Amino acid sequence: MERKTISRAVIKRLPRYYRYLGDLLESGVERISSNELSDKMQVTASQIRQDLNNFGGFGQQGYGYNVQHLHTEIGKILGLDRTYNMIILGAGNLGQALANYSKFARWGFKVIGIFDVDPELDGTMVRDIPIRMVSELPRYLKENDVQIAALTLPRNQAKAMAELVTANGVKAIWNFAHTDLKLPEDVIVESVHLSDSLMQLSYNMSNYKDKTQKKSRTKEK
Ligand SMILES: NC(=O)c1ccc[n+]([C@@H]2O[C@H](COP(=O)([O-])OP(=O)(O)OC[C@H]3O[C@@H](n4cnc5c(N)ncnc54)[C@H](O)[C@@H]3O)[C@@H](O)[C@H]2O)c1
Repeated sequence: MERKTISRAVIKRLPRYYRYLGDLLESGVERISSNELSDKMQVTASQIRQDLNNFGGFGQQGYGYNVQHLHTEIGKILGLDRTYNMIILGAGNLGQALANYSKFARWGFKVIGIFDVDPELDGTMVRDIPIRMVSELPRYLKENDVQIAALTLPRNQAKAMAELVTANGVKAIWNFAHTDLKLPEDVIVESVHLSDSLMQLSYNMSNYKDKTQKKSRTKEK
């Protein structure tokens, strides 16, 4: 099937569809209508139909969606039909928390190495992975097929470390350091800022307060 260009907004919603469908599969649900999916996900049924039509629909009139099929197809679109080897650079609070989260492997993201510069951490095990020193990194990258490097190190180290791993063949950076990275065009960078989500939460809270205040003022009149 020839694929048309999909908007970034649709792509951003796909992981959520994927998660919900995965949960449905786990609870033994084999098919679902767009209305049922809409109730569960709090997204309009027409939005769901529109989103999924981008990929040829996957739905059948009067039947709804085959959950397994839809889950597999969205997984393919998201590139989850393969596995990725990932290393973590910076074995502090965040780096170790990521390494300890076993579910990434279920989605195909396998943490195979963790690196730091602190000699006190050398050889410490995080799950079944030993923390190695950054000095071993170039050799490690020659001997292991690594697709993704997660940066959980101080921001002033991010650029140099990103350049080091990309010069050694890594083509994707999952960047948690609060800095924008300019890397060669063929390197994919995805930056994560938990604080953005927290600010969104605070915006929604203040907005909600404004709304309820407005409502009570109208009632008083
Ligand atoms: N994006 C987000 O949402 C988010 C959330 C929390 C923290 N952070 C950022 O993530 C980073 C890590 O946070 P943390 O709380 O785990 O800090 P931390 O101090 O606990 O850990 C940082 C680790 O990086 C190591 N390190 C320093 N230079 C290095 C290098 N060149 N190569 C490899 N390792 C190196 C340090 O020795 C330390 O172990 C910080 O930059 C922080 O601002 C981002």
